[in-house]
Amino acid sequence: MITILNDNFSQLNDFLHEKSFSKIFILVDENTHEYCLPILLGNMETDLGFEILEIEPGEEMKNIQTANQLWEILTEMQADRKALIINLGGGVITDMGGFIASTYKRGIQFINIPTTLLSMCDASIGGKTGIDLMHYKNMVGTFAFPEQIFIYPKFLGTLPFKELRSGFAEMLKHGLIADKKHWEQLIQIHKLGVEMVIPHIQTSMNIKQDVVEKDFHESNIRKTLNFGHTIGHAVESLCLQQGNPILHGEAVAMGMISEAHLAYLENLISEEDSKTIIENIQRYYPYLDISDFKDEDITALLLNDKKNTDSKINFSLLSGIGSCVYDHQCSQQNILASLHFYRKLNDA
Ligand SMILES: NC(=O)c1ccc[n+]([C@@H]2O[C@H](COP(=O)([O-])OP(=O)(O)OC[C@H]3O[C@@H](n4cnc5c(N)ncnc54)[C@H](O)[C@@H]3O)[C@@H](O)[C@H]2O)c1
Ligand SMILES: O=C(O)C(=O)C[C@@H](O)[C@H](O)[C@H](O)COP(=O)(O)O
Ligand SMILES: [Zn+2]
Repeated sequence: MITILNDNFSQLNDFLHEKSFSKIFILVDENTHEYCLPILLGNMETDLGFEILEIEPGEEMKNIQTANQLWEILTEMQADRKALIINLGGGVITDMGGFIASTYKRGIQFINIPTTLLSMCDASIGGKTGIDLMHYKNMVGTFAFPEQIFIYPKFLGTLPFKELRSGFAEMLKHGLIADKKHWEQLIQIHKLGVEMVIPHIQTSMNIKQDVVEKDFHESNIRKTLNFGHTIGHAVESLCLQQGNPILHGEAVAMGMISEAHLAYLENLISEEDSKTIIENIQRYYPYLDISDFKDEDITALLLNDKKNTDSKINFSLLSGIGSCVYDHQCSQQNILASLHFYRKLNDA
């Protein structure tokens, strides 16, 4: 269940009173410790003891070493099966915290309190948890629902602009795959800012929630949420491997541009629609230089995408603005042409 918190966090307090947890562990990173934890602790009313688990910020932390440290700390602190983990942070915290909670002692309860735009609209919802393996994104994880998701949009007040823009990419994705009106409202925003995006959070969350309710384990329609991620994840992984990580939403924006062109090459959308999509995404995101990455390196990662079957790359591609197909296999020639197209955008 998703709840928009009021200013005294009464719904969170009701939840904590109604349930009988043994102890609370609050997972934060350095930034959410500084900016969000004081707000949470200032409003949280509970007789239960709590411990703070802190990690460094960033995608580089979303790995087995960090998971191992967290499992060890939970063990040393004798967290039992009635302990609750509160994930207070962005997608790294909700992915990682959900993963350690859903595996520790074969699963303890957790709630998500997302603090980035990306985690409010996307990562905290839907129960995909996980960590990266080597530089491959989200290769190890679980499907595990949080007990509750509590949204407090005012957390966005301290979020850096680049992070806000990163989350906006997933909102654009939600419009593109499922709701043309949402897309059209989002692209009315000329200057991205917290006040401009807050009115659209609920719609974006609902789109994600609706898709997940139809297909939790990603057997069919949930794959549409992966639009832009087949190429986007490959590029994000290569940047991570180089020790030069980019933000997830930046990779998704790049992926959506290439994959919009790919949809046109595969005759799924008109040239006009592909241009509209690409030009609008370009208004928000600076060009991402992928000139260092060879086609073979990108293709090798595409071949390990989680949506693949029988060694075939399955894309989720737009079939219009507001609709998306999945399990679409493209010609190798068109895949390479879509990457070439992206590289050439820098010359235009
Ligand atoms: N499970 C899913 O369905 C899903 C969906 C989308 C993305 N993801 C994953 O989410 C991750 C990206 O999430 P993200 O963009 O939230 O990144 P993030 O968790 O790294 O947070 C971004 C940055 O903002 C800081 N921050 C967070 N909240 C803040 C606040 N209120 N004020 C100031 N600083 C704040 C963090 O410390 C971090 O430096 C990726 O690993 C991606 O793969 C998962
Ligand atoms: O919830 C989903 O399903 C998504 O695909 C949402 C994506 O935005 C998100 O990045 C997700 O973590 C990607 O999942 P993966 O299975 O491709 O790792
Ligand atoms: Zn994503």
